[in-house]
Amino acid sequence: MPKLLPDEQDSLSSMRDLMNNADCLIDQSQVEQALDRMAADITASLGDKLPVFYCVMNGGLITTGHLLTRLGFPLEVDYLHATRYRGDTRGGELFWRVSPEIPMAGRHVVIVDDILDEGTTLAAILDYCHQAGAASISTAVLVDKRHDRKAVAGLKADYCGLEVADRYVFGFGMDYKGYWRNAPGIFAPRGQ
Ligand SMILES: O=P(O)(O)OC[C@H]1O[C@H](OP(=O)(O)OP(=O)(O)O)[C@H](O)[C@@H]1O
Ligand code: HPA
Repeated sequence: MPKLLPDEQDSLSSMRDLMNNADCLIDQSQVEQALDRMAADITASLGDKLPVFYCVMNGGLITTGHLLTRLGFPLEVDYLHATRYRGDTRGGELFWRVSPEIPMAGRHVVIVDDILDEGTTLAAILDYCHQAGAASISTAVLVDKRHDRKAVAGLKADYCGLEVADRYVFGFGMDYKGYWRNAPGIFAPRGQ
């Protein structure tokens, strides 16, 4: 097998170190229970509405997949990609990479993402959904970060699995500099 380039080897070592030294804030079974609760609430509200679920890529990928397999009613799935962290641990300007394909007009829309942090991303997506003429708009996030820096005061998701402390977190879709979206729980670098 070809060897890694030196900078790839550095990334491999530093990402292994990161995980070896991370604090597990929420373990996999707590995440699974939170997803069960979200699925039950979503089913009760939207189970007879033929909703369209829009995954916010990339972070929303894992939450969307786990949530959708818990929903036993007819629904459609699409995605959009709006990003503002782009491999960094601090957010910048929001950049729309991909707009959704399934028209939102007249539909019951559910936006699914991994995290509501400052809320700039969710607020912009909500504006988009309103302008697109959705019949109703619901938001579902796996975690809401606890702090008072929300872009819109009091911004909350309609369905929220868990709250996390005000630390940069990774796992279950959330990345640390592009890595560890695959971690099966929610982690934070130790000391940060
Ligand atoms: O509430 P906010 O402070 O706006 O942050 C939340 C957003 O940030 C992350 O996406 P990111 O911009 O990292 O894009 P990515 O998922 O493609 O990595 C995350 O997946 C949310 O979409
Ligand atoms: O804490 C975070 N972790 C990963 N991605 C994020 N996007 C916003 N906040 C975060």
